[in-house]
Amino acid sequence: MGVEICVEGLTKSFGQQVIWQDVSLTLPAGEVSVMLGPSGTGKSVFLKTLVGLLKPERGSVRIAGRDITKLREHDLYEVRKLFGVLFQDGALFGSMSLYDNIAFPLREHTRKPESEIRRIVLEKMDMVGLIGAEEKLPGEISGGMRKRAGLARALVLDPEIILFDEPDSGLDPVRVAYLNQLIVDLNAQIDATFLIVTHDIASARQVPDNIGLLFRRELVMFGPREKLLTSDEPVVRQFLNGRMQGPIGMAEEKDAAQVEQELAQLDAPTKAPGSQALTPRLLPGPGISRPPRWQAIASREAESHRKEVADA
Ligand SMILES: Nc1ncnc2c1ncn2[C@@H]1O[C@H](COP(=O)(O)OP(=O)(O)OP(=O)(O)O)[C@@H](O)[C@H]1O
Repeated sequence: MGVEICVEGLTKSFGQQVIWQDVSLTLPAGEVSVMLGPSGTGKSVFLKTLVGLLKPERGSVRIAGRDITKLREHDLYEVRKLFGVLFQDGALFGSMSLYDNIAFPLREHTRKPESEIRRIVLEKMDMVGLIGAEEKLPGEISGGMRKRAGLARALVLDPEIILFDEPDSGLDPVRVAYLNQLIVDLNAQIDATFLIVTHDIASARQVPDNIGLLFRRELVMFGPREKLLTSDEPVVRQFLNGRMQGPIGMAEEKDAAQVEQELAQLDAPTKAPGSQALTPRLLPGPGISRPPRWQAIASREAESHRKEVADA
C-alpha cells in the first residue's frame, strides 16, 4: 500500500560544506513526489539519507513509525527492505543477464525456490515491457531498456517505497514519455510511495502528486503539484519554466538587484504573477484503474484551476 515518509528538521553536511539544512516534508503514502533543484543542491544526497546510506547531523526520517537516522545497522537492514531504488544507470551487473540481474535481490534476500523466483522475475519483466530480453547482457541493450531492467529489479521485493535517481537522464524525449507513462501506471498498480529526482521539467509538471525544490541549501517549497505549478515564488517559477531570468544563476545564485530587474522585465509583457498554466496530469493507461486518491486530487486541481481563472 505504500508508507508515509516524514522528514523533520533534516540537516546534512560534509565537513564544513552544508548540503541542506532544516528540511521538513512528508511524502504521503502511495503518492508520487518529485524533488527538483539545480545541480549540486544535494538531491542524490537526500535520497541516500532517506535510505539510511548517509547519516544527517540533525533531524529525523520517520518511516513506518521508526526514525531511521537513529537505527543501528541491523535494524536499518530491515527497514531498507521497504525500499526499491532505481539508480541513474540502472546499476546492473555487466556480466549477468537481465534475468539474473533482476533475480539477484530475490536470491540474495529471500529463500524462495527458483520456480517462484522465475515467476516473480518474469512478472516484473512483463510489467516494464522486457519480456523476451531475459538473456541479454546490460551492454547489449539501450539506455532506456537498462533503466527498465533497473526498475524491474527495484520491484522484485515488492517495495513500499521506490526512489528514482534521475530515471530520465540520457534518454531521448520519446523514451522519457514512455518511462513517465510506465511510472504512472506502476504507481496506480502497486500503490507504493514514489520519490523521483529529476531535471526534466516536462516530467515534473505531468507525473507527480507533489513537487519539492531544493536551492541554496534549503527546501524552498514542497507541496501539491498544482500549488508549485501556479506558485509566484521566484525560484520555483524560474525553475519550473526553465528560464535564465531569476534568482538561480550559472554558479548557483545572483545578486538581488539583478534578479529584481530580470523579473520586472519578464513580468511586464507576459501574464500576471499567479497565472501559470496548470499542465494536465499524465493519467494511467487504458485498463489500469486509478487509485482512490485520484478523485480527491482531481477535485483539488479543479478547484485550483477555478481559482486561477477567477484571479486572472
Ligand atoms: N560522500 C560525499 N562526500 C563528500 N561530499 C559529497 C558526498 N556526496 C555528495 N557530496 C557533495 O554533495 C553535493 C551535492 O551532491 P548531489 O550529488 O546530491 O547533488 P545533486 O543535486 O544530486 O546534483 P546533480 O543534479 O548534478 O545530480 C555536491 O557538492 C557533492 O560534491
